[in-house]
Amino acid sequence: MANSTDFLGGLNQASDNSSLVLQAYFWCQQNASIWSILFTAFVALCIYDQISYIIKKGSIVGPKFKIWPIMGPFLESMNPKFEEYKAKWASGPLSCVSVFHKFVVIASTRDLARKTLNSPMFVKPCVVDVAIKILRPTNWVFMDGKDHVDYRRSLNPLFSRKALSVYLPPMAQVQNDYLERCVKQSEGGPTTYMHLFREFMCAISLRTFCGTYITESQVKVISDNYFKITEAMELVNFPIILPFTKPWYGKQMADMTMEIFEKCAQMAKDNMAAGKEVTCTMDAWCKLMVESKQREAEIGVSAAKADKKSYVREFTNKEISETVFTFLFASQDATSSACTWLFQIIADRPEVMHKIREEQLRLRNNDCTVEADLDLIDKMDYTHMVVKEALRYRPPVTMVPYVVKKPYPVTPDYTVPKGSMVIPTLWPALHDPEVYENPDEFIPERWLPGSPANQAQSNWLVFGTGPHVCIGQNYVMMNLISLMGKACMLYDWKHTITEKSEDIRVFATIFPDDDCILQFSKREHPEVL
Ligand code: HEM
Repeated sequence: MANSTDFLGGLNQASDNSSLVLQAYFWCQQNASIWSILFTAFVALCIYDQISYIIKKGSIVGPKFKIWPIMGPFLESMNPKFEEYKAKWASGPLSCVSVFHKFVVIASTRDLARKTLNSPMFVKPCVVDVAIKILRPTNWVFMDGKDHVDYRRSLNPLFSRKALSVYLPPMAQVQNDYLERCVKQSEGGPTTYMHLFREFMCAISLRTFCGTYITESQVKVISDNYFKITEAMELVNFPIILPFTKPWYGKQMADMTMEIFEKCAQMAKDNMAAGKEVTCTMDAWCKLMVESKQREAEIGVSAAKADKKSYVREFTNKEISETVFTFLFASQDATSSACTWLFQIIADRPEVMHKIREEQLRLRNNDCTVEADLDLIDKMDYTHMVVKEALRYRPPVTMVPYVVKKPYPVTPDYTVPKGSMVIPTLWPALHDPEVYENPDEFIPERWLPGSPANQAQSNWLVFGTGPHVCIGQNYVMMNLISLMGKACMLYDWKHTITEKSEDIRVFATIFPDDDCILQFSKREHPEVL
């Protein structure tokens, strides 16, 4: 500023014309100082960001400093490549990356992944920022500790064996309809099936969760448009919901779906109050509420509440709709991924298809019209091994992001700082060569009773572990085993192998990069092997 005052003094006798020059100079001086302040602030921020990164990184594997100031490898994470993830997992048991203000630690070994999933004192599940707006802050998935345990206790019976046996017949009906649609879609020759499989799995979930309270046209709208919700929740997305952006479309879809679910919840409540039969998840939930109310009347409120195992409090329609929406959300991408890989893997291995067919016919005494019940599904040992191996070989969920609540001593030498993200990684445990010989080969027989794979329970992380372990895992197995058994018995399908078929595309979960090109036909004599 001293310089500019001297300069102004020298210009006191300047003409009118030259006062314009003076104004321009003064403008530049002022703005230059704004720019220099901004520049200095930016440099200070970059230095702070680099130092903070280096301190947080400590001894673990990761870039020595952030090559791109502040934003880090943001652009790479916009379009994540599976091979890059694999390289990261292989780089060390603990590795790190920092994108904008987020410091992320990746736990890649089986034991570190398990430890993290079992450390609710230090970590809790985390979702992308926009998810809180889409799933709503009141949603149970954002609960932690005792609140979460108590809420989940009410939900566990919805996936009991008794409940699953109720869900099976409507599920079989949707499977039958969509397998016919698979044949229809093939009329013009081989096409991609990934999208149809996503719709298929969505329709199964909606029927299972909402029964016939949800109409055909509502099922169609939701399953046709569900991908908008997945897109809105991509790892890297704009955290503010601006009109016509992916999060905006996702939120519209989510709100519309939850509105439908709220109405379904009321219908389920009415039916259960009227003593009707349980037909779907919402019914099962409302029935538990009715029974708890009845017990309250019989033995008193506090005595009824004391029986924590069976007591279920009154849930509002909004709570039911938000919770059932999380079931759809948790199930949709993962089950679609599993279904797509299963159809591809089985088509590429005719001997596997043949063995499933043989088992299905044998268990039904060659009567293809028999619909499977739970007892029959329990006997499908080979089909079970195929599904289990597909989930190991191509685990739909490869990483589960958690956030650190308080400094988390993940190893004796390294503590993950509070506020960081820590990501237990499931793929390496499921491809551990010490447990699964030739881990990159698809070998259903590795799951024979007593085998090393079967004994290594702690490697089986497909559904996570600990307090947040997947609530729907038995339901998933029931769906996939019954579906693949029936598909092999009644249909033929061929896979058009392309150079991208085995490449993995990351879209929330994992899919074949060519979207799985298949051609279906109906078997004319399904009773013949
Ligand atoms: C192949 C299909 C599926 C896979 C691979 C899968 C996998 C997972 C994984 C890895 C987790 C995180 C566990 C953890 O943090 O330890 C999870 C959580 C969850 N899953 Fe699944 N899942 C599948 C299908 C389903 C289905 C069909 C449903 C619902 C019917 C469901 C409902 C949930 C819920 C509600 C949670 C959160 C539980 C909690 O926070 O307490 N999932 N799942």
